[in-house]
Amino acid sequence: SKGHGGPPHLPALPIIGSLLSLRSDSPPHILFQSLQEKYGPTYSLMMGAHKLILVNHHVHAKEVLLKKGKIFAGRPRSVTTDVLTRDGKDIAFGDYGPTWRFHRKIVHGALCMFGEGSASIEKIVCQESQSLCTAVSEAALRDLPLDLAPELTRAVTNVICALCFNSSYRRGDPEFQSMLGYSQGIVDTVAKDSLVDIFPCLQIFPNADLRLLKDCVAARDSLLQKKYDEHKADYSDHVQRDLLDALLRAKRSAENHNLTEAVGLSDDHVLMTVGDIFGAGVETTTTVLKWAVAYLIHYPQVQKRIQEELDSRVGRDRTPQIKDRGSLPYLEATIREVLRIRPVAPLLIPHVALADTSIGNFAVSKGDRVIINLWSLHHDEKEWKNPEIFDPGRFLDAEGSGVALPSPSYLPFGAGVRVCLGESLAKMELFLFLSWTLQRFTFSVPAGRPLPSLEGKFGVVLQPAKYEVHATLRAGWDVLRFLSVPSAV
Ligand code: HEM
Repeated sequence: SKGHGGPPHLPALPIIGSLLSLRSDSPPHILFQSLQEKYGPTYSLMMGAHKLILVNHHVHAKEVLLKKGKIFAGRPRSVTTDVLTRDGKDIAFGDYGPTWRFHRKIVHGALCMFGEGSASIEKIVCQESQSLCTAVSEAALRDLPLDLAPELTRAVTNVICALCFNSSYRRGDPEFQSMLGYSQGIVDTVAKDSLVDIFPCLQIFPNADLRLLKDCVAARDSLLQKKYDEHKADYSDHVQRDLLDALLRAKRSAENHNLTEAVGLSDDHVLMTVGDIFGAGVETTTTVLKWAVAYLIHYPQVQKRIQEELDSRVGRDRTPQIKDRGSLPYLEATIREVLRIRPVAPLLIPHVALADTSIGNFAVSKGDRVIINLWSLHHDEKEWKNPEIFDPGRFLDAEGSGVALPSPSYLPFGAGVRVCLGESLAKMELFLFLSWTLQRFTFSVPAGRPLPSLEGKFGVVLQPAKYEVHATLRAGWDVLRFLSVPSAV
């Protein structure tokens, strides 16, 4: 049925909304994809008191994100996100407005600042790649199965730490271990389909999840506060070491002009912006790397072709650099294919209509929430031949010598005003971490173990199940050579 010119909608009951129609064993992105058969690519449902519009086709997705990006630039508020972001004082869940714009600009500036000079992001990522390779080589030389996840998390976390605090962690550092603990707690609890978010009144009966979330957020905040206090103590107007310095500089300048509240530069805002970069930058990139290795183990011929490309274009006398990207199209195509087949944010972050508007011919009311089902876009059979088959070749041009975009139904980082702020950093990390490790190692499944599951567990991000790898040093990469090849950056 269509109500008041809006999209077709699922049945809904007072208070519980459409919950009865959403009972399913499938994760939300797959359930929402399958509901298209009955309701069409754009339809709506009720989640408690909130109307949700589900968009499963790229034409309507681009209308929401690009053509009407500013109208759909709102974010929903919930009990969980309010706990996480001190009532939306961050970027990802902050209201669309001057404060959000200002903080995006400062983060963007800090990312650009690292583009050049001795502390360039590329240099930081290469240092972490070297450290990752050392950890993998230890397991390879002892012929032991390895859980890559903690090593990948440390590498990615250290890049974000360098960007935010100008610091990094060694393996086993207690502060890093506690960071891992609370991050996992936040990911687990935010991910749970917490009833608190559907029925906010339940917060007066705090449930165990909400308590755990609050404990983890308190641990995160005390670490952020410590770093913030250290930065305040040795801050200088003349040196900008990292994102915290950039935020402090903006804050001091706003204070001098009595503008702190006007531009949203309270201590809470500064801390939540930094917290956001950790929240959005670590789990996402690490998860893509885990998916990439899982697929390379399933498809050894793809891994071999990447290694042949690396051998012929980079060789073994130097390490890969960002400028090699253009000459390694098959690796680039593989990264694109991983981001297509297992999008880490299959439902993006929900958007909210800030005014009465429309999607296609359907009326949309101010306050309606819009979910872009990226999973549907990336698995649309009209756009992608055999979408469940992992085939990096689909992203190569006709000659096979360059990368191409074969369909407009591809938005792994979103698009428009709310597009991912870390897209270029993430792409650089994916390229360098994968090229460094694949130059030296071949990954396979340890003897007697099953292949990694490719199913994925839906949560804050779509994660692969835990798996171990068997890493082998490639021919010609004996230990001496391994240690002696200098980083080219
Ligand atoms: C491969 C890794 C990554 C993927 C696939 C990814 C993807 C996304 C997606 C799909 C969104 C939501 C867009 C929307 O709601 O329309 C997003 C938002 C965001 N991402 Fe990423 N991201 C990645 C890495 C990063 C990194 C490294 C950072 C930080 C440096 C970052 C910072 C953010 C922020 C701050 C937002 C919120 C933007 C806003 O609401 O204005 N992301 N990302």
